[in-house]
Amino acid sequence: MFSFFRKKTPVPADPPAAASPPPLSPPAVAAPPSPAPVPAPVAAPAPRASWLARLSAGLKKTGSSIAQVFTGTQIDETLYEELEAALLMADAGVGATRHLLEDLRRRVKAAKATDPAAVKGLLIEAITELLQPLERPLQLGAVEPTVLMVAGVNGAGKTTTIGKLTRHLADGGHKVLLAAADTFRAAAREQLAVWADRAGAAPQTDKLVEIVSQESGDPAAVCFDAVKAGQARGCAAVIADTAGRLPTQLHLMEELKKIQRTLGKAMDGAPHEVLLVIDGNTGQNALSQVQAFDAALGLTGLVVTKLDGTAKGGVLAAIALWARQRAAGPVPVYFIGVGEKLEDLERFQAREFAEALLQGR
Ligand SMILES: Nc1nc2c(ncn2[C@@H]2O[C@H](COP(=O)(O)OP(=O)(O)OP(=O)(O)O)[C@@H](O)[C@H]2O)c(=O)[nH]1
Repeated sequence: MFSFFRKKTPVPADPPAAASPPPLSPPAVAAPPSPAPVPAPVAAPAPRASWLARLSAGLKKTGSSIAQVFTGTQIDETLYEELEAALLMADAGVGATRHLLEDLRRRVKAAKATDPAAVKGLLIEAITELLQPLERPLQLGAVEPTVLMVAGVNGAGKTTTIGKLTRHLADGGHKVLLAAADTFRAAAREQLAVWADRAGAAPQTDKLVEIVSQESGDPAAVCFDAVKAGQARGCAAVIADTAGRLPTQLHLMEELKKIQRTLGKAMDGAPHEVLLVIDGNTGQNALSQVQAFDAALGLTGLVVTKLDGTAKGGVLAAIALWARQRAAGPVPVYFIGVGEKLEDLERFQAREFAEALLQGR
């Protein structure tokens, strides 16, 4: 089994944009032998600090209004009212906002907190506890190839995320086969090929990334071929990039289900991961997407993109509250995307996210 860990060295990637913040320490892939339990992810101190700074900067738009609430000197009803408004503005949703406020009042009482700064610390605890069940690393390699199917609405960041994941896998020496299952849009196939090239661009990752695509035709057939090719070529992972679609486009959702079934026919147990990529900017809409895609496919994980510069980072709290009642248990957020470059993908960690969320001022 292998799971995604932080890398010790930065990935040689695209040239950074002129005004972009310092690069994150990206997640990396390690390969602890099965069946030993996968050790807890280890963080190298220096890269962690820069990553946190980056996440904080990214979530500043969300955090500033929440952090603002704690600049006063008193803990009174006004503080709670302002906090309620700030959480709703951050798209935490009515349910999660109510949950957090009730939890916070309990904590304030128990801790006998007397100043707003202490309340802010308690809110970080409350958010961390709510988000904790979403924190679980993506583990691959129990079977070879591990087949991942990636879905989401148009423009959510599927292809970009696949490019980032592929780079991390290839950097770890794992062979990856990409299935371009958007057979109708030539640009989508080309985009995936560009990411595949970039992901395999470093000398040590050369030839580790291949792509199966087909002009027009049946996306399920492309996926079937990709799994068979992945098996024949000894790939560690096969990743199917599906075309963007809205959950209301029922025929396209049926197509997605067919892809899922076909992957299962190509290999027992496949797809081993069904990932939904959601755009963090879409706020409450992202929750509706998670619910709808989950009902259709039974999701095994989420990737939340574009958390750099969003005012709606609170939606993770709404997803966490929903996940509590999910019959199959909470669906983990494996990664968060905080930029457009290959290294801008991080493993989701509840406490860090909660802290970053409240750091904005
Ligand atoms: N700022 C930012 N932009 C991102 C992130 N992830 C993806 N993007 C950008 O979002 C846009 C859409 O990304 P794609 O990867 O093409 O999205 P997609 O879901 O594959 O799109 P379709 O195939 O059209 O459905 C691109 O401009 C990406 O660069 C992120 O974490 N942060």
